[in-house]
Amino acid sequence: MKIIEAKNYEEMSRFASEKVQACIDENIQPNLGLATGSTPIGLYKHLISSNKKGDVSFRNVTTFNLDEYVKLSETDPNSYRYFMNEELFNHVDIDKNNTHVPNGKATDLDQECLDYENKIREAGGIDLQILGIGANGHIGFNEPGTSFQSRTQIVKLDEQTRVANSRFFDSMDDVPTHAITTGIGTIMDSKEIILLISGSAKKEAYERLINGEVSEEFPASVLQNHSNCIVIVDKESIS
Ligand SMILES: O=P(O)(O)OC[C@H]1O[C@](O)(CO)[C@@H](O)[C@@H]1O
Repeated sequence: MKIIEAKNYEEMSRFASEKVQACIDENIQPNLGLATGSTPIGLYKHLISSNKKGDVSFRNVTTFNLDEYVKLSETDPNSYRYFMNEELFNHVDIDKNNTHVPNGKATDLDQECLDYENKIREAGGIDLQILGIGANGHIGFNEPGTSFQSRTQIVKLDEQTRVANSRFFDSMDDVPTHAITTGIGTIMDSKEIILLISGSAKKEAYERLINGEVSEEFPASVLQNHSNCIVIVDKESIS
């Protein structure tokens, strides 16, 4: 795991966007794994601006998002499909048919998980996966205790995760209890991974990531076993 210390959120986002653009340049049909949450918003702003300037094109890019809430439709402003449309896809030259987010409204959710996993495999796998981290070490929605071998599946969200994400909902009752997430095994199959860590709320998670043991009790620790993983962390997350 290589660590890059950025002086602030802006620099972290710029470094990440340079890596994404390099991946797009190096691959004829790049497959990007994308994340939601507050952390990658700055990265997406940089990519939009580079696209507008003509420095990068998404015409040949296919994307796969990590996760989606169960029961939220894509028109729900709290769904991750809606988030991705608003924060990136609506503003760049990507073909929306090439953007994939698990369908949290699928009637057969188990089948949706299998289909999503197959779609990634048939596309040739993820070239570059962007990740954020939960305060409890989750990646995607893989909560502590998830098997490192897991593939795309339905998961029950930790109370800590629901509370953290309740800031986007009208009330705690509205925060979904379950989500579809690509598995830790799925994430680890990515050729390259960039983990973004920002803000003082992530200090303990960063500390545990770099100094703690590799354990399913702290899902992000698995990244220590990946041969091509870069952590870009801003000053606020460093104790
Ligand atoms: O960037 P944030 O908003 O702190 O979220 C961290 C992580 O939590 C999730 O949003 C899921 O709760 C992940 O997708 C994300 O990586």
